[in-house]
Parts: sequence; C-alpha cells; structure tokens
Amino acid sequence: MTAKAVKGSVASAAGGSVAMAVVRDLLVLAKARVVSLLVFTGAVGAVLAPGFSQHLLGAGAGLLGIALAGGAGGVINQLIEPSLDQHMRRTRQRPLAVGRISRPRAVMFAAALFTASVLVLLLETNLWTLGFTLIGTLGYGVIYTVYLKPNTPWNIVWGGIGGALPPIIGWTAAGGAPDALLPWSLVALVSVWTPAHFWPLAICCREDYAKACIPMLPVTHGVDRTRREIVKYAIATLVVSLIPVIANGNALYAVAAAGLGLYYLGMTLKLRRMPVDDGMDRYARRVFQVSISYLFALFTLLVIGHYMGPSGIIREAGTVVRAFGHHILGQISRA
Ligand code: HEM
Ligand SMILES: CC(C)=CCC/C(C)=C/CC/C(C)=C/COP(=O)(O)OP(=O)(O)O
Repeated sequence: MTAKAVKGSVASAAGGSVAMAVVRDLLVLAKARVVSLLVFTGAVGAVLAPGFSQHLLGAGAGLLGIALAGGAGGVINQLIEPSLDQHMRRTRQRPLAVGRISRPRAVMFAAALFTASVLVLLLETNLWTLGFTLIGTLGYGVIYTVYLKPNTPWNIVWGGIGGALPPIIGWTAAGGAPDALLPWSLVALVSVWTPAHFWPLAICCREDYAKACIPMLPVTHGVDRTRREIVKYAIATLVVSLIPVIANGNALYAVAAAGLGLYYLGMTLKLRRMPVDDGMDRYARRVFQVSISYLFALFTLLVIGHYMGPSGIIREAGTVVRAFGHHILGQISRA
C-alpha cells in the first residue's frame, strides 16, 4: 500500500468514527433507549387494534411518529435543563451538558424531529393519532420539564401521563376507535407504573437532586415516605394491570400479570424494609432496572396471550381442526 493510500484509509477510518460518535450523541440527545420502550408500548397498542392487518402503513407511521416525537421531547427536555444535567453525576456527560453538541444544533435537531413526526402522522394516520402524540410530546417536553419537575414532588405522577399515551397512539394509528377500553387500560397501566419506575432511581440520585434544588419526593419527603409511595404504586400497577383482562379476556396474560405484579411488589416491599445505606441504594437501582423489564414483559405477554389464547391462534387452529374433523367424518359416513 502506498503512503497516500495509508493516509487516505486512516483519514476515512477517523471520519467514520467521528460520524459514529455524532450519531451516538444524537441518540443520547433524543433519549433513544427510553423512546424504544415508548415505541414498543405503541406497537402493542397497534397490534391489538381490530383490523390492524388492514392498517399496516398507518400503524408503521404511528410508531415512526412516536419515535420522532418522543425524540423531540427528549431533546427539548435537555435544552431546557442544561445546568441541571451538568450538576448530576448521572447526566453530566450528556452531549449538551459537556458542549459536544451546540444549542443551535440541538434546537435544529428537535425542530427536524418534531416536524417530521407531524408530517408523517398527518399524511399517513389521522387527527386522533396526531393529537395524542402532540399531547404526549408537549406533556413531557414542556408541562413536566418546565412546570412540574422544578415545582412539585408529585411531578412524575402527572408528568408520567404524557409518556403513557403511546398505546392509544398505536391503536388509533392502526384504525382502532379512540374510545375503546383496551388501549386506555394500557395508558392507565403505564401511568401508574411510571412513579413506581422512577422513584427508586430518584432515591439513588437524591443527593444530586437536592444539590440541584429539584424537589423530587425523596428530597422533600424523605426516603421512607418515598419507599411507601413506591409500594402503593406497585400495588396500583398490579391492580390496573388486570384491567386489560376484562377488555381482552386473555387468560395467559391474567396469570402472568398477577405473577409479575406480585414479584415486583415483593421487590418494593423488600426495598421498604432495608436499612438506609449503600446496599439500599444499590437495591433501589436494581428495582428501577426490573421495573423496565416488568413493563416490557407485561406488554409482550399481552400480545402473546392475545394471539395464542382463546381469541387468537389457538381458537383459529381449533376451527381448522374441527373443520378437518367434520370433513373426514363426512368422507367416512359417505364411504
Ligand atoms: C415522566 C415520566 C418518566 C420519568 C420522569 C422517567 C425517568 C427516567 C429516568 C430518570 C431514567 C434514567 C435515564 C438515564 O439515565 O438516561 C429513565 C430510564 C428509562 N425509562 Fe423512564 N421515566 C419516565 C417514563 C418512562 C416511560 C413512559 C417509559 C416507557 C414506557 C420509560 C422507559 C424507560 C427506559 C426503557 C429507561 C432505561 C433507559 C436506559 O437504559 O438508558 N420511562 N426513566
Ligand atoms: C407520546 C410521546 C411521543 C411522548 C414522549 C414522552 C417522553 C419522551 C417521555 C420520556 C420520559 C423520560 C425520558 C423521562 C426522564 O425524566 P427526566 O427528564 O426527569 O430525566 P433526566 O434527569 O434523565 O433528564
């Protein structure tokens, strides 16, 4: 290889890794990992909608809309609170906080994501889907970030509702009626799950929140009160997770929701009993991580039960087997 070729390949490798680093920063800015679970809960809403298979384009557009709008919400959140992010150990490496991405570029990125989301939803879905997505984005990006988070320890209780809307967004994008019980029972489920998801992490980060003067519940009301509230919301999540059973008649999901709910409740009860020390902080972080797997598992099992349960594939398979049986019996009796 000539010296020129070596230089060229080193330059292109460096260019490639710079591009990768920029993409990584943009994904962090758009809170891509959180948004991936938002899209998943939206996908479950879409898949459960009657007539989903006739509205595949709308459903896909709805999920893309959630991803783009959720990403815009994440960027808006970081644009609004750079000094908070700089003061918290968990967030101080974020690209805006360290200045790797400039504010004007972040504004352009948020505007591009938001505009693309509105266009996709306007062109390929309907006004319900667009309306719910706008409420979710503004609810998180503006109402939670600007008004609730810096002013009330119950910020997450109300602020969480915006992030809970994807199941109804996916449902309406796939042609479902906006007043159906099933998608709203999922919205209610994510709404009550959210405090039980976030407060364990807020316990771990309570010193940072206190230094940054953010009135999170463990700062204003202490660790004991927060642990009691986490237990209450875990109970509420368990109860609300059973409502989709009424709307969907899904036996596999009913058993799974009860089992998973009791397991998560058990973890929160253990957290409540622990002495307040480093071990409790580590366990609280584990509860936070498990909360994510819990929601993911609930939504996955709802879909599996829907298609495998009495109203799904097994029933369809039963119909085929019965029809085949009648056919064979008919042949035998004619012979
Ligand atoms: C306003 C409501 C919510 C608050 C305040 C909240 C808070 C948080 C916080 C502070 C983190 C840590 C993020 C980080 O370290 O970058 C987090 C992580 C996460 N949240 Fe939430 N959350 C909320 C709603 C939701 C919703 C509705 C979902 C999905 C349905 C969700 C899914 C996740 C996931 C998947 C992660 C892990 C991200 C990772 O691994 O980096 N959150 N949440
Ligand atoms: C329907 C739709 C498109 C909704 C979008 C809603 C959305 C993006 C919710 C995400 C929730 C979230 C990342 C909270 C983090 O809280 P925080 O901002 O207090 O956490 P931080 O300290 O990590 O910044």
